[in-house]
Amino acid sequence: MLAIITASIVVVLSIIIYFIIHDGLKENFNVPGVNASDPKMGNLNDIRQAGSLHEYLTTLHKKFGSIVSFYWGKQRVVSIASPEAFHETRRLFDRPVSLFAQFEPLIGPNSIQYANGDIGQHRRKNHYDPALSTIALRTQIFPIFERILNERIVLWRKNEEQPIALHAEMLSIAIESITLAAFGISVSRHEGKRIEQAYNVCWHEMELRAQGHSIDSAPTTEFDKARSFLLEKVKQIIVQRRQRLGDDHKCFIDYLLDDDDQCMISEEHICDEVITMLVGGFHTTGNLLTWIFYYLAKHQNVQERLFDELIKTYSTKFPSFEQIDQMTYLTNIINESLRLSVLAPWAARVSADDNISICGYEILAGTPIIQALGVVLQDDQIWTNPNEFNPDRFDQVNRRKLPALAFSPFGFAGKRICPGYRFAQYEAGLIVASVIHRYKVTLTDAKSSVIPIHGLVTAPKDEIFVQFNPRYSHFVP
Ligand code: HEM
Repeated sequence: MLAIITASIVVVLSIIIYFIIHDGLKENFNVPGVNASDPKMGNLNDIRQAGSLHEYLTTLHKKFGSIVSFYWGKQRVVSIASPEAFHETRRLFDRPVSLFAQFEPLIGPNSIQYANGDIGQHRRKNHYDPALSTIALRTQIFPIFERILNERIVLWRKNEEQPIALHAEMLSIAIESITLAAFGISVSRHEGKRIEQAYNVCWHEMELRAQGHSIDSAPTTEFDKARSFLLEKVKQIIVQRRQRLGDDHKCFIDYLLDDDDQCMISEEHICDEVITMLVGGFHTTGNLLTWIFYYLAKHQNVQERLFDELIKTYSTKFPSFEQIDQMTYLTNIINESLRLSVLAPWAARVSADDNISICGYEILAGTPIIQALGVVLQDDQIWTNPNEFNPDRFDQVNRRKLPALAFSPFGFAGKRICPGYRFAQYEAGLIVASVIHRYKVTLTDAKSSVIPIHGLVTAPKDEIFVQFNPRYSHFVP
């Protein structure tokens, strides 16, 4: 009898020890950080209270250093925020799907956002990278930017000196640009506005869910309506493009349709990728342009220095693709706007199969690793007076002093940097140069200051009103 009792105790103890060890193993990285403040939500409520993940991470990293851990729901995650820590994740391609799950109802499960391993790499190589290569940009996409800008200039001329709703205007230029460049389809201003409104409804709801609001409830009716509208638009785009296939230069959607013809991808897959490209391509550049013009309007001295560079470089209607590259001050302004606005505050990676060492800690395979790009972009150990708008920090001499990866607004790891980075840079370069060449941009209320809302992309909280005042002394065709 005693033997049976002893054996039972040993079995029970072994089971308990087994679970302790295994649970212990899961938590077996002594990365400094915080415990979950709620068993189900983890620290999601704290993130919400901080205002955004970016602001939460800023506080955590200030307290704990370059590597911290916290709970995303029930899952323990780590966040890294130094060029050295970034370096240790530079080979990782895979993304932790769970951190982006809240965006799936809009972009769909087949979006590149969720594609890892060989499949993800294949899709980057065959669909995204060729459609957004330098050559595609120079020969096909840049002329599209010129065409859209031409139409806008006519409109601005008609309404000179009227206040312009900057954010709305830039988002609408960005929507027209991505639909024509990536899908070969023109949308009217009115249609562009409806796309933007539907996107806003969906995106707002998903950003809230990403911070733990109504996490288990089904999408709202408003969300469903807006998503159906976008899906309908996307289906129309696909039909229109199929009819015109071969007419034009090859654009992003044609790479997908080619694979479809060989039965390699489904219709749903194409829809998901088109929505991903539409959203990825416009809210980023629309907000970047908004921030650049806002900073230029606030810093008239920078605007005038840029104007000098522009008139020294070209006197034609638009600068050429090559002239955009030559204008270093213009490039510095774009870079500084990307930095100061923390346009895309974070990216994330996972090492699916192997543990990985970061800052001397062993991070278990499968642990989501947030790359706090925005925290590094505002780190006062790297950038002097990080809250100041100062394009000169990107001049040649200063740039050389920056640690590698300190400036990574488009991500950096595993050859999965944002595929649209050149698209964004040339679109911004051309539009900013062309506007400042013709107009002095001022805020209608010079004292106003703008509150940034940091989500997956950083947008201004309220509309910003500006005036485009013609530079009459200077004739531009
Ligand atoms: C100012 C503009 C932009 C910023 C700051 C930005 C930033 C980023 C970042 C940080 C990532 C994640 C990269 C990573 O995981 O390492 C990303 C991914 C992505 N971006 Fe952008 N982006 C911008 C513009 C664009 C544009 C113009 C497009 C399309 C034309 C685009 C399409 C995408 C796509 C499709 C992905 C996912 C790629 C993948 O999963 O492999 N982005 N972007």
